[in-house]
Amino acid sequence: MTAALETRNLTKRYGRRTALSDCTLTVPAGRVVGLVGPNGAGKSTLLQLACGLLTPSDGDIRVLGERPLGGSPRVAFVAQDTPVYPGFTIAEHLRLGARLNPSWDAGYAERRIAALGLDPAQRAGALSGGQRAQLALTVAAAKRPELLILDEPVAALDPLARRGFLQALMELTAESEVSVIMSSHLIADLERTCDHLIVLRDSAVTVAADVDDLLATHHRLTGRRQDPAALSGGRAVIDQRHTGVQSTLVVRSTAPIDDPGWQVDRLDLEDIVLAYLTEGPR
Ligand SMILES: Nc1ncnc2c1ncn2[C@@H]1O[C@H](COP(=O)(O)OP(=O)(O)OP(=O)(O)O)[C@@H](O)[C@H]1O
Repeated sequence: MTAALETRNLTKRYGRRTALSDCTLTVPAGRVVGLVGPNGAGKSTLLQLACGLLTPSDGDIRVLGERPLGGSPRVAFVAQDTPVYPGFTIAEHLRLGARLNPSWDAGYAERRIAALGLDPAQRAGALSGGQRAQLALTVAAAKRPELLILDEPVAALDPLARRGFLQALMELTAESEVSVIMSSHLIADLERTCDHLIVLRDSAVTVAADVDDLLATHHRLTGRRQDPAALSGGRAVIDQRHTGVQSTLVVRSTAPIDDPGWQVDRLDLEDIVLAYLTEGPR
């Protein structure tokens, strides 16, 4: 099956600043992918390269097997702050979508607007942040894209609006084959919504894996202070903290850890991401 996104040594420089460095990854099709990383890590740059809004400085990027082109009907993009046309009504947004997109699903768009309880005659400029995000998602989804790219779509929304948006996204992925790549700083949301995760740090890919694999293979180990080098082979120490008497490690291991010297606890996705973002001895 063709990958939704494939990059080889992808690099993007803005002048002397490197926003993305030597990035190699494969995102399988049909997944809902979360993209996380600190401010400035290169998330928006990667997403804009995937949409064809930017061109690589070096390396290669393929989206659905092709070099990305701005305006491809196979890809829909919702940029940060979910932009809409403030002077246009909701109905005008849908008419514009129909005019611009050969695969426009008018029935879907109208059903969603009705289900959201929105008045088609209302101007987009008068919508709340949550309603605007829902309109942007409706327009993107009604294109019936093969890949939907969302750049921090819920960042400005209150918890209720965020839940509504993510619910709509989950319904969309349940009823269609669309692949999704979504950046967010809200890892708990990604844990509920995504089945694959990419962590960017310092312009590079630190981790790219299925969420189930990440949850199954990462553990917190707590025990008396000791050198993590004493851990048996096949275990990677992602993060370590030490007090005078105690060591706490985040470890990646495919084999079970049954060493009685360690208390072993499960980690949630946020713990795992934070370990990769702060990785290094302390
Ligand atoms: N148009 C630009 N010109 C110059 N530098 C840029 C430009 N766009 C981004 N950068 C720089 O590239 C780096 C990566 O930026 P990018 O917006 O991709 O990060 P991000 O992970 O999306 O950050 P955030 O979480 O804050 O949205 C940053 O150092 C940023 O300052």
